[in-house]
Amino acid sequence: MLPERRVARLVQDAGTCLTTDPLQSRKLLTDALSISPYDPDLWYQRAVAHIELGYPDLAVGDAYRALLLVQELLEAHDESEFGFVGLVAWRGRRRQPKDTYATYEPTDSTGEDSKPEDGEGDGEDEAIHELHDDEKKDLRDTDIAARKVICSSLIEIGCVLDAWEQADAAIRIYPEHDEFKHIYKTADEKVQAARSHGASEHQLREGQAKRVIYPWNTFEPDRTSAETVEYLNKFVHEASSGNFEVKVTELPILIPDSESKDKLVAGTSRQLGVYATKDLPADTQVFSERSILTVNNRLFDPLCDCCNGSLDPTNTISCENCDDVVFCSEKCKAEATEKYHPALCGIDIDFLFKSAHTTSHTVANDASATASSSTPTKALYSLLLLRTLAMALTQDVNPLSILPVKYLYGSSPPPPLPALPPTLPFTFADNILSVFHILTRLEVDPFKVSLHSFDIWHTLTIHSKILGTASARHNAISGQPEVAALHLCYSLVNHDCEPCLAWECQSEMKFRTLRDIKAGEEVRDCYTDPRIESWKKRREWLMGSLGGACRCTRCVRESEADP
Ligand SMILES: C[S@@+](CC[C@H](N)C(=O)[O-])C[C@H]1O[C@@H](n2cnc3c(N)ncnc32)[C@H](O)[C@@H]1O
Repeated sequence: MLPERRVARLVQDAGTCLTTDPLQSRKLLTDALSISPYDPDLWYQRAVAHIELGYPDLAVGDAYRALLLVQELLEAHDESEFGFVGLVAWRGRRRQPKDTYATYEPTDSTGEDSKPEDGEGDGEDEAIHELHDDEKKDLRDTDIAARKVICSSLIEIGCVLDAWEQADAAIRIYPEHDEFKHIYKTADEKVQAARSHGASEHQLREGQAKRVIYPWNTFEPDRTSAETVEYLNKFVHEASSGNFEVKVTELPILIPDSESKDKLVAGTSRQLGVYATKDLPADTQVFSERSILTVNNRLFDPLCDCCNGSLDPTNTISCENCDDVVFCSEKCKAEATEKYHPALCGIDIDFLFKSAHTTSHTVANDASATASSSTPTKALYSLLLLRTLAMALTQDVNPLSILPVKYLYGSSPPPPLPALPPTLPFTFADNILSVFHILTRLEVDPFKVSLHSFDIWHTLTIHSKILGTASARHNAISGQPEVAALHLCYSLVNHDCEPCLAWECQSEMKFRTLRDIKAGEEVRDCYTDPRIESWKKRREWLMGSLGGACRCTRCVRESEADP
């Protein structure tokens, strides 16, 4: 079947099952996009399927791509990057007669279908004429529809200030469209209401997406299977010199607001935890793990780009092709060259460092007491995402299948109703705009290539894993986070506000025992600073990494004594 006919048919079938089976509709549209990634209507249609599925965050990502492509197609005659191919594919699909493509399904072997019919399938040889007025109108309609999806989805997620700005911009372009005025009014009311309750600029931009393992995510391992546990134990055994083992454990289900007792869910979720295999005396180093999934914000002393270890200024090793990075040893340089640096070599990523500096100031200021928290600030997350994508590109694998990302905890199955599902902090700037910016810098086609490896659902999945498992080290003088890292074995250790382990991360993540530990006991560290006395403050800080309000023995005890 001709590609444009196949696409037209997939789109029609996707429309037919949109409300009855939105998952299938999404699949059909993804198949259509695999064939025709520069057709803005397909991205818009998939945004609608994502709304039906209850993923407004993914809808924003698709609708945003529809917007970008509309511009590309409108400028196709100016040799835009994707516009020429997009326009040919868009015209080809629209030319398919609806009454035939929906019912006619020739087999590829007859060859009949591969002959272009009059006026179709001319592909890239087709001359690109000026767009006809009706074509311009249709593209404008897609633009309008995509903008509506972006504005209303941002409101639904809770990014009300971004929704307000997007609606404001749309009114300027389409003053005759009353719907944008309506959306603007809704967003404005929400912004004003939140401001009157003292919401900060940041809070007005941060919403909550669903924190889920997407139904189509085939990369996620069965974390609690005997096979996975056995596989992980090889790494844990090595990192802990046989002191620890991974086991399946039951953890209480945590929900965002556990202050009102009637909302507490009695259930537990099956997860992994780390246990002592032998008696371990107090004040002993019992674990050491190296990772190359590390980042530093280049703000303070220069650190090794690969392991984040400190550098001997008289003996640093740099990359021959770019002077942006330095390594502490030939070993680190070789590992960087093999695993991630080629994708980043010579690429200007200063915009991420700038953002890391600005944002880390804000976060550090309102939480100076957490200088020894193990939770990185959001600013370092984009850098971890960048390193993950660079590893995937250099190694030519899907980012969700690289180590340690594949085995990092990101989300649990949703708790039974009426409890709310876990959520993921979401901002338009970090989770959509910055991702497209990163992809562009990495020279990844944000339509064709990103569809199967770097789509918004991939990056949100990575984001949830980073949020759940990343560690951070803070500068001793300023208290600001300067490095962050993802470690496979470290990530398997659960949290307690009265931990039996203390972590320390230089070029390696190390654990020291804080007291005697008995063989068979679960070992836990503290994901925030255990010196924070207020249980409310600790809970607030732990919300992102735990995915809900902490219910460890100390938090429950202190919250009952001083509610
Ligand atoms: C760094 S991972 C820890 C390992 C994880 N249990 C696993 O299966 O890989 C963090 C996640 O573990 C769970 N978790 C850790 N400590 C917990 C605790 N004290 N209570 C409930 N859940 C906890 C939360 O779901 C959190 O998001």
